[in-house]
Parts: sequence; structure tokens; C-alpha cells
Amino acid sequence: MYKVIVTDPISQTGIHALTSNSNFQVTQLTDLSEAELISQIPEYDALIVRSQTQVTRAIIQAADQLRVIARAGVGVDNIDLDAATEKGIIVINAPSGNTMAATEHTLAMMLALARNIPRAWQSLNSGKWERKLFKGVELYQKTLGVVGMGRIGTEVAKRAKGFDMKILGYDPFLTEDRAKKMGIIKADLDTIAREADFITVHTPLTPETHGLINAEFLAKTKPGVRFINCARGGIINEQDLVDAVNSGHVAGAAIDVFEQEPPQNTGLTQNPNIIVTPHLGASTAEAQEKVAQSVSEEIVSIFMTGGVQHAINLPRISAAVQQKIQPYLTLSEQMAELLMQLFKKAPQKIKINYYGELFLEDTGLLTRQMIKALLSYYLDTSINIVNVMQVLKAHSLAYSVQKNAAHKGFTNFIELEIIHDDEKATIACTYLPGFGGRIVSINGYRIDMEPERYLLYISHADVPGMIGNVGSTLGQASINIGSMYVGRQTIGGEAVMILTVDRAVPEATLKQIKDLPDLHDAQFAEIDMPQAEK
Ligand SMILES: NC(=O)C1=CN([C@@H]2O[C@H](COP(=O)(O)OP(=O)(O)OC[C@H]3O[C@@H](n4cnc5c(N)ncnc54)[C@H](O)[C@@H]3O)[C@@H](O)[C@H]2O)C=CC1
Ligand SMILES: O=C(O)C(=O)COP(=O)(O)O
Repeated sequence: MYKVIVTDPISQTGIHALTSNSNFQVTQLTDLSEAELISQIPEYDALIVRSQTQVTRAIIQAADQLRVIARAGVGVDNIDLDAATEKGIIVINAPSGNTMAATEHTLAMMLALARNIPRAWQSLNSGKWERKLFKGVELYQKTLGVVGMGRIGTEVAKRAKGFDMKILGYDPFLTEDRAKKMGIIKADLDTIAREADFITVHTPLTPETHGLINAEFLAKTKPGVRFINCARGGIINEQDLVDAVNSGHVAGAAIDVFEQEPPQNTGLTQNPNIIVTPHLGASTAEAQEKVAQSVSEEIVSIFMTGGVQHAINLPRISAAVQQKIQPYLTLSEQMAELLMQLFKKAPQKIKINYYGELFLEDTGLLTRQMIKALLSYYLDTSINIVNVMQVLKAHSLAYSVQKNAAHKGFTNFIELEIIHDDEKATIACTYLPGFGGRIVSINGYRIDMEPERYLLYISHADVPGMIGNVGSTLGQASINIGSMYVGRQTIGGEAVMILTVDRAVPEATLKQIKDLPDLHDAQFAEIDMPQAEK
């Protein structure tokens, strides 16, 4: 049973995937202090938050069981990502569930700002009829600067075009070609400052975007410009904005997000020319259901099959790529586990080669999976695919990954080599649709072996009677042989025998096998099998 704690308000329909699954137990506890969450967190396997819970290093350090932190939304600036990665905790988000909600809120804010709707409502609500006071401006034929042309920025731009606005887009990833296709103009920040009548920001909050819009930028803007921030507090420096509004240079601003939430700066929240909402960008019934559903389904997938789709601290892979590499995830891990048990030396160098169809795929996750399996043999078990590259670096281990379109006799083929001083060991696998995964070579011997839990790897002289001797020794110990693969380098030379057996081979039986004449070495290996196959 996996225990999930939800610490911010979340859609109940959205988390059905978790609440209806008997493998999960969901607890909802909102408004916890840091100390309260620190005391609760050790017993949980997954944590779901929105923007309110600050997932600090102290909380993460106390989280002994935690495997996943899920953000039911986009921004993960409330989560200490470094601490999570170091601890091997996967951080996921729900990147697209609230795009439309945030987009529409941005447009609502821009229109409300242009037409003074909040103040006009307040005035009429208090019994006044002040039509002259609230003359607004039109969006029609005005210039809108969009800083950050990701999911939300793009959708805002599309809709603003419907108002016949001229759009200037700024984003390091925006190409001329994409801008042209969208009917917008690719611009730099200075151009936006000089030309825009409205400026809306849609970047994440990062050290680079923190204070991106500051006094220096504001000084370059057109008098009468209006700002909208439905992304993150701090992208626009709050005090610089208040000063520019109070000086009359900036006509107004619409702010949904604050550097500190709830906000303390009354210059911002009680300013007649600044309209504010309490971080409502994602607060629609539809968005909340979608983000909760997205993270819930992904948590189920992570715990039940290992499938991760929206990890922030893992290589990004699309659902299509995930589907393609899925068959290799367990296979490559089993292969690395087996190799390590046969080699029994800490790898100094790791070489991974991908051949055939995998040449085109993003194999980062497979690489991590194999390196994790190799390193876990000697290092402690808290290594996982999230922190494995940090562990590799910390131990100054070299690794290389090569890809080759050549097929090597199989449509796809993964080869793993580990090196320690002058010694090396290699293993390779393939996946045959309809048949499953196969280990196809060990240390240069060609085999065709379906991975099984218990294995014996025997090296011996190529002389008659070896198979019979090993078989009868195992038989005397009541150990049934499932399959056997033999290979040799030359007739009468060095040979290997790989057997899958139905149960673990005890030390005493292994010693009897090792004592057989002409037998050079025998090693027993046990690899982890997915639950259903155990
Ligand atoms: N108010 C609310 O309730 C909500 C706020 N958000 C916030 O909106 C923001 C954007 O979300 P999405 O569009 O979904 O993210 P996204 O990841 O699709 O887009 C962000 C874009 O910002 C760009 N960017 C990064 N650094 C930049 C820089 N220095 N200058 C210009 N562009 C830069 C990136 O290249 C990317 O295209 C996030 O901060 C998110 O947290 C999202 C949903 C709801
Ligand atoms: O998704 C985001 O980045 C948001 O800012 C939404 O925040 P919320 O989930 O409403 O607390």
C-alpha cells in the first residue's frame, strides 16, 4: 500500500485514479506548517501540492519514504528541486492542465484593466454613478508584448490577435519561422519596452527571470503602458512597478501572483491603478480537475509500472518516446544487474551502445536505469534514476554513450560494457515484439536467453561430460533447470554454460559445482523480476 499525502486543496473528482485504487491510501491535510509537515512526511510515499505548500529542503530531508513530489499545476518554484534530486525524489507537474485557465485569466485581467471594471463595480456597488471616472482604453490595434512564448504565452497571443492586437513575442526559443506562422513578430525585450501598450509575462520564475521587469526596463517603456502578471510574483519587481504606477508613467497593472503570498505590499494591493486577484489563474473547475487527474494518473503509473511522463528532474521524454523505450526499461536494468553480479568489481568506466531503431530515440532514461543498477551493487540502495547522474559524478566515474544506426543482426540492440583496470565484462540485449526481451550475449558468447530470476554462469573447458555433471549436481540438490545456453570460443577451448534455474542455488551446491573437474568458475546471480513474474 502506497501512502499519498495531499497538502493543498485539490479536485476530488481529479484524484479518483488514486482514491479508487486499493494500492493507494490518500490523506488530505491542508494548511500545515513546515514543522507539521516535517513530522507527517516520513510515512508517505508521495506528496501532492499546488502553489501554497512550500516544499523546503528540511521537509525533503525528513521524507524518508518519499518517491514522488507531484505539483498539480505548472510552476515548481515552491519545491526545492535540488534537495529532491539529491534525495532521489522524482518531481512531476501537470504542465498543460491549466493552460487555458491561466490564458483566459490573463485576457480577463487585460480587459478588466483596460476598462477599469473592478473599480467601476466597486463604485456602483457603493451607490455611486461615476461614468466620467472610468473611461478606459481599447485593445483594438494596440501592441501587446508577450514575454515568454510557451504554452500560456502562445495561447494568450492567439486570442489577443482576435482583438486585432499587434503581438510582439519574446522567448529564447521563439524562432522567426514559428512567429511568422503564428502571425506575430519575434522581438527582443528592448523592442517590447519601446513599442508595447500592454506587456504580459509568461515565463517561469528562475534566477534569470527574477526582476526581469525592473526599474531599468520600466524606464524604457512607453508612457501609459499597462502590465499583466499572471505567471509568477517577482518576474516584475513589485516595488519598481508600484513606483512607476504612482509616478504616472505606467497607467496600470493587473497582478494575479505575488512574491510573497498572501502579499504584504499594500502599495500593490491597495493601489487604485493596480488590479489584483489572489492567484486565481488556474482556479477553474476544469483546470483543477485536469491537473489533479494528470498527477494522480502519473503517480499510479510511477508506482505500478515505473512510467514517468512529466518529470521535472529527469530527462524530458514524450509519451510517444516513453512508449517506445518502455519494453527496454526493465530489460536493461536486469541486464545491468546480471552483469554486475557476474563481474563483481566496481566499474571505473561504463560504456553503453545503442544500435538499430534505438538510434533515433531519446534513451536517457535507459542509460540512467542501467547505471543505477550497476552502481546500486556497491553503493547504497538510495540511488535511483533521479539522482544517479549526481552519484556517478560524485564518484568521478567515466561513462560514454554511443548510438549507431547499424542493426547488428537485430532491429534494436543495447550493449553494456563495464571496465575495471584491465578487466572488462559485456552484455547485450534486444527486444523482440511478440516474444519479449532477450539477453543475446554475455562476454562475447552469443546466447538467446529470456531473463529469469535465478541464473548460473559457468565457465569451463570445452570437454565432454560437463553438461551432465552440472545437471546431475543440481539434480541431487533438487534444483530444476529451466533453460540452458552453451557457447565456446574454439573447439576444446574455453566455454561457458548459462543456466536458468527454478530456485536459488545454495552455497554448498555452488561449491560442489565449482569443484567439478575442468570447471573453471561458477557464479550464481539473482535478478529482480517485475512483480507479476515473481
Ligand atoms: N497564475 C496562475 O495560477 C498560473 C501561473 N502559471 C505560470 O505561468 C508561467 C508559464 O507557464 P507555461 O506557459 O505553462 O510554461 P511554459 O514552460 O510552457 O512556458 C514558459 C516559457 O518561458 C520561456 N522563458 C524562460 N525564460 C525566459 C526568459 N528569460 N525570457 C523569456 N522567456 C523565457 C520558456 O522558453 C518557455 O517558452 C509559469 O511561471 C507558471 O508557473 C501557470 C499556470 C497558472
Ligand atoms: O500552475 C501554476 O503554476 C500555478 O501557479 C497555479 O497555482 P495553483 O495550483 O492554483 O496554486
